[in-house]
Formats: sequence, C-alpha cells, structure tokens
Amino acid sequence: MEETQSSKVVDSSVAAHKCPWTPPNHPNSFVDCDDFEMMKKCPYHAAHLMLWSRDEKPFSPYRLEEIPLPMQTKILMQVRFDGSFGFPGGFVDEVESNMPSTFPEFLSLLQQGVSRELFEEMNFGKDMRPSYVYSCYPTGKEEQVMLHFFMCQLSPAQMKAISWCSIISTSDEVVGLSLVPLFTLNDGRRGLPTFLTNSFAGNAVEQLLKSILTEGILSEEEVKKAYQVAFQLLQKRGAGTQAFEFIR
Ligand SMILES: O=c1[nH]cnc2c1ncn2[C@@H]1O[C@H](COP(=O)(O)OP(=O)(O)O)[C@@H](O)[C@H]1O
Repeated sequence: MEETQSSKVVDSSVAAHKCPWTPPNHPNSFVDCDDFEMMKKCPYHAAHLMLWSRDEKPFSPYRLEEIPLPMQTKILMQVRFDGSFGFPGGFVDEVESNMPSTFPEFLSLLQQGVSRELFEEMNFGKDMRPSYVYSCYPTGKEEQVMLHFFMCQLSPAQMKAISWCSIISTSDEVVGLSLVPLFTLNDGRRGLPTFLTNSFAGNAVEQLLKSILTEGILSEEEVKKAYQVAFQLLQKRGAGTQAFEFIR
C-alpha cells in the first residue's frame, strides 16, 4: 500500500527514540506504528508511562557491595494485581469514544489519559505532561489494542516522594512498586537478567529495554547479554519462556 506523506506521523521526538536493537527470539511480535491513519482505525488505545530519575551521585541499591558499577538511574515499575510487572497507565477511553482528527490532539488526549491513570494508581503526577516515545500493536490478535508509551524524567526528590504517594493511593490494581535492577552481578545472572524472567504485561519488557537503550542507561551489549541470560534461565527452569509471552 502506498503511503501518503500526510498519513505518516512526522514527529522528531519519535525518531529520536527509535530503538537500535529489537530483542531477538521475541515470540510475541509487536509492530511499531507511526502511522496516524492506522492508529485512528484501531478500536482500543492504552498508554503507559515510565517514570525515571538520574541521581548525581552513583549509589548501590540494596547495600550490595558486589555490584560492579553502582546505579545512577532509577526506573520505576509496578507489580500489578495479576502478579505481572508493568508501567503505570491503562486504557484511554477518551480517544476511543472521540477520536481526534489530528495527531497532536490525539497525543494530548493520551498524555492526559496516562497522567490521570498515574494519579489514580499512584496518587501522583496529575498535571504531568510526559514525553511521547513510540506506539506499537500486537500482531495476531483479533482485538487490536494500540499500545502507546511515554516517559517522564523526575528529579531524585520526586522519585523518593512517589513511594509515599503510592502508599496512600486507593487503587487496587497495583500491589507494589519496584525499581529495576540496572546491573548484573558477578555471577552473570542476578540483577537485570533475573528481573527479566518475571512476567510482564503487554510489551512492557520491550518498552523497558528500549528506554534503557535510548537513554543510554546501559550499553547495547549489556542489554543484549541480560536478555539472552534471562531467556536461558527461563528455558533451564523448564518453565518455557512465559515471561516473553506477554500477558494481554
Ligand atoms: O506496562 C505496560 N506496558 C505495555 N502494555 C501494557 C502494560 N500494562 C498493561 N499493558 C497492556 O495494556 C492494555 C491495558 O491494560 P491495563 O491493565 O494497563 O489497563 P486498565 O488498567 O485500564 O485495565 C492491555 O492490553 C495490557 O496488556
């Protein structure tokens, strides 16, 4: 099909976040989408948000002295009611019931939706305007959900405040908060590889890895290695590779 220039979303912030590498052996294929005409045709839209911060001074989380390089970055994920990990966010009903005609309006609704979800789930960030990263959809599903991903960099103080805010949140969809271990310990498996063997909602693991790469938090080599070790760990457990067969 021929693409017209107008149907393509031309947005420099999207190009800036293009992932240089897609995880191999990705059993669920999620296809990147930057075509607004296609987005408009999709009946369901969900938006999720990665909150992260960069501390000036490196720190060793969990008082583990064996961490080869102390962490400087914190990435927040949540443990959902179903036991899987994901980012704050959810379905954005506003775009489903009233699809705007332009991409900027559409983005603005998604931003409002994801901030509203964040506030509901974590009691934080009501008026936040997070940056758009990219959109994609899962293939091979009858009911199509377009997944839109946003990021917002917080100050270290805001990041600290979040855990307090979430304690008083009344949401029953979130059962815990977690920082992502952004290191691999000397045995080559504890840390990020082990974290990646958890179950993740939607394409959260891909969103996480893309963000780590595009923000230069870890090198491509480190991310690839962690992903490969996680995959081997799951196979060794005889548990298949469920963590990579994302939950919808
Ligand atoms: O962190 C995430 N990243 C990507 N997709 C996710 C994440 N969490 C949930 N999803 C997917 O987004 C859609 C909406 O799920 P979610 O549980 O967030 O919505 P809800 O809270 O509005 O019910 C589902 O298709 C789910 O698989």
